Amino acid sequence: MTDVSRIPESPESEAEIAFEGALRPANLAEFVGQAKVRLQLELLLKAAAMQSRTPDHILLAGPPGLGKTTLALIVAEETGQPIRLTSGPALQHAGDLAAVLSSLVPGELLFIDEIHRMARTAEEMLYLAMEDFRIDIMVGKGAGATSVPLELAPFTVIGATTRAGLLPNPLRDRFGFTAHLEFYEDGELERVLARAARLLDLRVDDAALAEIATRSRGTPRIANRLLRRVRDYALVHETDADEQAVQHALLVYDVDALGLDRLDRAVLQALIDRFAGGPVGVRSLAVSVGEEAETVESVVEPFLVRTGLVTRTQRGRVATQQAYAHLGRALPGGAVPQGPRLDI
Ligand SMILES: Nc1ncnc2c1ncn2[C@@H]1O[C@H](COP(=O)(O)OP(=O)(O)OP(=O)(O)O)[C@@H](O)[C@H]1O
Ligand SMILES: [Mg+2]
Repeated sequence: MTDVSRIPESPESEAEIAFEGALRPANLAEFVGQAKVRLQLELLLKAAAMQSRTPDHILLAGPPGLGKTTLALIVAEETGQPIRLTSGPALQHAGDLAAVLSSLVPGELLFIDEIHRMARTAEEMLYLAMEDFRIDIMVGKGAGATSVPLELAPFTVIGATTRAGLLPNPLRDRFGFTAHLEFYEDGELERVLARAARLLDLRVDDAALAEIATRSRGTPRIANRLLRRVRDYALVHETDADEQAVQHALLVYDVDALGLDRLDRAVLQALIDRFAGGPVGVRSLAVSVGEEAETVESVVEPFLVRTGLVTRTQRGRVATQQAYAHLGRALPGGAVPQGPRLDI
């Protein structure tokens, strides 16, 4: 079941892609937040440049919209190397990967988005290629088939995944560096938004930026999208893009005070109302809201855990007191939860 009112996590229309492209920071200095990852990447790239070699393979892991694709493009910019873009779902046969690998120029970067969704046979070819810059190509068919080794130009794989846990160990081990992207702090999102507003030539006051930031699920992509919705609202209602406009606009789009959208709230409601607060497995939760387990696991759950509304236990997911308070529900046993009710 697709909820059409949900603000999409991934760019869907041409306009969205163009919008994201226009706001993407082009170099490490413009990339907001993720200080640790920035520092680690800087070191890695500088050391490689000093030794005139290709940088180690890089794995970018983290929930959607935190900047994985952006960072891959920044690595290309910073190293001055060409970058080839592909994705796990596009590599369903070893032959697909062989075609890409054999056409790389020396030093080229190979960005594999959703790398956890590659076919097993392609994955195996990739390990060898990453380690030895060599693949074996099968020539001929049946009993007469022979494998012919093919030397590859040195290259750097940049893998991106929302589900690092799904990568087989041998593949994960081939990456010299794994960047774990974290959700952004509100102050960082305010900087992302201020930059976007400047690029979009939009006047938004600081209070409005702060309000959008707290409702952006710690995610720059969502911050930028909400900014666009606020801009629309201000345009149509002929008002300033101020704090009040933000509150009204986000009410229209079902984004609550903590930044939870309809799917987040549906999952939380199911956990509390149907599973008595848990513990419950993430798959059962996904089924009960009619969503794919992968979406609940990689998109919804990390955010609910980060906000302190859900905890992970060995027996499953459990709603916290704060979750009961947020949805205005009585705790099991009838106690009234502590804390303010935060939704508007
Ligand atoms: N650190 C950042 N500073 C400024 N803007 C950012 C940052 N990270 C992401 N963005 C903005 O958010 C948008 C989405 O980022 P990006 O496409 O890199 O996410 P992603 O991690 O690749 O997501 P997905 O998993 O869906 O592919 C970018 O277009 C960019 O405008
Ligand atoms: Mg991406």
